[in-house]
Amino acid sequence: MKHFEANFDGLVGPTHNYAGLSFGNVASFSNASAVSDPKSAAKQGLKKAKALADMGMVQGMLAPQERPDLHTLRRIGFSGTDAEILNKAAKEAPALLRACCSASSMWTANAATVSPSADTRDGKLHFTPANLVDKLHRSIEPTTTGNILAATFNDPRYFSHHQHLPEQANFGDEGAANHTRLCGNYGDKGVELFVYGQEATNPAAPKPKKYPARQTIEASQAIARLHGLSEDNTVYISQNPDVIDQGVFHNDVIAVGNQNVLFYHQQAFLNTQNKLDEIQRKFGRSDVHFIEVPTSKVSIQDAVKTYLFNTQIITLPSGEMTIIAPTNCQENPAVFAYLNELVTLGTPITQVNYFDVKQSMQNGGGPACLRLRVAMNDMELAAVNQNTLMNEALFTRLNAWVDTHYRDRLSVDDLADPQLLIESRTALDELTQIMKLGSVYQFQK
Ligand SMILES: N=C(N)NCCC[C@H](NC(=O)CCC(=O)O)C(=O)O
Repeated sequence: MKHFEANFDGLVGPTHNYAGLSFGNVASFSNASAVSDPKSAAKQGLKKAKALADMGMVQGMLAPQERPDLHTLRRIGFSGTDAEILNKAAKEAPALLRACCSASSMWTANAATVSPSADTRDGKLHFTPANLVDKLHRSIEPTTTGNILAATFNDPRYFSHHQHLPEQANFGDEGAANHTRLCGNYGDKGVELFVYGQEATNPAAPKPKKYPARQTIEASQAIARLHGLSEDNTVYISQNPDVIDQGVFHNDVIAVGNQNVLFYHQQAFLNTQNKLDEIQRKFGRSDVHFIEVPTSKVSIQDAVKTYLFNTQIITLPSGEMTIIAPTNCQENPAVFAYLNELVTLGTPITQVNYFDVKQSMQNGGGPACLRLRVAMNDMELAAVNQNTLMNEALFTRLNAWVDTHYRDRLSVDDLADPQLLIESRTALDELTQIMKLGSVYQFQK
């Protein structure tokens, strides 16, 4: 049986816009009210996904969410026809309308936490959608995320889907953005690393002062229980609160792992050496590579600006590892010099491939934010909804679909346009047919 890591990228939705919704995410705040280009955003994402498929990787796509979210607007008291609701919300509560229009589900690293069957007690692949309670616009994602994941991984013999955690700050959960897994071969039992920003029930524990810590240890522990992980294959690591206060709102902005490689910034964690020792002990192999990037080579500010750590480290069919980096890393001399040096250090990483995902980057989402990793075997892959898997035909079809339905210019003022709602629903209805997802959206029920 073959084992590998598949990446499921979020398809950028038709309402992709810059609304400045994420306090603590520097790019989101600094691009607030810029004009977006949803068509280019979707195409940039598709191009990256197709390139990985062309490299021989298993690559899937996850459908976007229904936005504007009329269901939430009704739930919070707006009434009338769809057009009346949009109009009233735009006048009376523009911030709420913006939250209900975000295409933020594109960052599927936040869709869920995934534990592969090699790690779980019952030998199934487990998914728990993230509740994303720290941000209003993201807290309305988990139910539909669960529907989309269930329609994509739709065979209960192999896949176990859990409900998202209770929607309360003690259980703040941001999914795979704060989770990584080290392993030998993908089918071996791995070590799952859960990185958290605060301990909700321990006020004495370190936490950031300026920006929110979006992930709690209580949430991480709950996920490990739900997924049936054992203590000897889980490690909980505290994020360094000082870097959260400098814009590192998720661990995947400062660290990324793949197989026997952990690539992280010197300032990423608290008690770093103890934690590395624990990982080494639980990993049980001597060939683990801890690649620590010192502040003297890359500052936190440069890491946040370029997303050096929001790169994907993938293992190619040849066994070599390559980094999938945003072009922003090429444009920063310190980071570019570091990446050029990295491939000469004798670690498993031997190449870097750059992709332009600037439409997403301007909202704080790099290549790694755009993907959900699912380590699996070929039997599990055969049980996945095959219409979600990237290939020449799906790439052509989705590009044509984007060309038909997406705008190339969207400002925050356009969000109340009833025509945008119609365009978005028409597009998503067609998408559920292309990807054979069934009725995953409220407007289809
Ligand atoms: N690092 C990972 N895994 N994901 C990145 C998520 C970016 C997202 N940005 C936003 O939601 C901005 C939306 C706006 O401002 O319009 C967020 O902060 O949750």
